[in-house]
Amino acid sequence: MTTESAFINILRGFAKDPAARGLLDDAAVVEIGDSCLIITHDMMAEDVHFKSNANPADVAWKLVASNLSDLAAKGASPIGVLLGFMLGDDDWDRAFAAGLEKVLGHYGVALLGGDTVSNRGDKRALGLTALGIAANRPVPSRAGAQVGDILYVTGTLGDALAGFELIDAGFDEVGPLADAFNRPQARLAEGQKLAPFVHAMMDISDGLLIDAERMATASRLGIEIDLACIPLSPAYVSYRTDSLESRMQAASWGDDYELLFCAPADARLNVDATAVGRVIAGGGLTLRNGDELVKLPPTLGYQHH
Ligand SMILES: Nc1ncnc2c1ncn2[C@@H]1O[C@H](COP(=O)(O)OP(=O)(O)O)[C@@H](O)[C@H]1O
Ligand SMILES: Cc1ncc(C[n+]2csc(CCOP(=O)(O)OP(=O)(O)O)c2C)c(N)n1
Ligand SMILES: [Mg+2]
Repeated sequence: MTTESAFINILRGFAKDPAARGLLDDAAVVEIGDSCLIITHDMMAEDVHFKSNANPADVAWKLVASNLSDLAAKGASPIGVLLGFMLGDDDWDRAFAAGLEKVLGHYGVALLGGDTVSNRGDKRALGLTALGIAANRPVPSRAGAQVGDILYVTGTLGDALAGFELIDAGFDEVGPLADAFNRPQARLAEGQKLAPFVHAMMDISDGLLIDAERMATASRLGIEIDLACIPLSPAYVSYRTDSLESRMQAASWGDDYELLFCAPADARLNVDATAVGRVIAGGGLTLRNGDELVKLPPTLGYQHH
C-alpha cells in the first residue's frame, strides 16, 4: 500500500500554485487583495484516530481542535469550518452534532457548510476544512529556520500518548491525560503572538521528532534536539516515569497539537514555551540526551500506511 509520504510526494508533482506552499506546510496560504486566507483540512478515521466506542462529542472536539491547530501554527484567527460527515448510528450522529456545536462555541468559530454521506455500515471517516485569516504577514512557514535559532515547544509532550494508553486499558476517561488525548487545545492565542517574530512554525501532530525533521528538511538545515529538555507534565512522569525511553516515546507518538517554532537566540519570548534544541548547519535530525549523542529511533513519529 502507498504510504502517506509517498502519496503526498506524487501530489507535490502537480500542486504548483504558490498558495499550496509545495504541500510542505500546515495549511494553504491564499493571498486575496489585502487579505490572506489560511485554509487547512484534516480527517479523522474510526480505529485510526478514535476508537469505535469513543464519546462522539470528544471526536467532534478533536476534529475541530486538530484543524484549528494548523491555523494556530500559521498565526491565523479562525473564521469558519466546513464538515465532511458520514452518517451511522443515529444516537452517535446526534451526540456528534451536539459536541460540534459546543466546540465551535468554545472557539467562537462558525459552521459554514459541508457534506453528508452514508457510511453503509463501514467504519467512519470524518473531514473538516478550517478557514482563517492570517493576523501577521509574512505568514510563518516550516521553511524559515536559520542556523543559530533556538527550537521551542509550547506546553508538554506525551500526555496524549499516556491518555490513550489509560483509555485503551479501560481506565476512567477522566483526568488531564485522557483530556489531552480527547480534547486537545488549539494554541491559537500563542500562534498569533508568536507569528511576528518566529523564523519557522508548525504544529506537532505526528510527534516532535518527525515534525522537527520536516521543519529541518523544509528549511534545508539541521535540527538538534536534546531529549533531556523535552517538557513532560507531572501526570505523564507519574504514570510513565522519567526515563530516556519514556522521553523518546513522548517525542515520537504524536497527537500533541503543541506549537513547534524556531526563534533567534536573543528573542524574548512572549508566550510560555520550552527550548528543546537548536538549528544547525547540515541537514536532518540529531538527538542528544544532555552531553551524550543518542541514535535516532527506527520511527520518528506517526505515519499513515
Ligand atoms: N490528500 C491530499 N491532497 C492534497 N494535499 C494533501 C493531501 N494530504 C496531505 N496534503 C498536504 O501535504 C502536506 C502535509 O500534510 P500533513 O502532514 O497532513 O500536514 P498537517 O500535519 O499539518 O496536517 C500539507 O500541505 C497538506 O495540505
Ligand atoms: C484509536 C487510535 N489509535 C491510535 C492513535 C494515534 N494516532 C493516530 S493518528 C496520529 C497522528 C496524527 O494524525 P494525522 O492524521 O497524521 O494528523 P495530521 O498530521 O495530518 O495533522 C496518532 C498519534 C489514535 N489517535 N487513536
Ligand atoms: Mg494533515
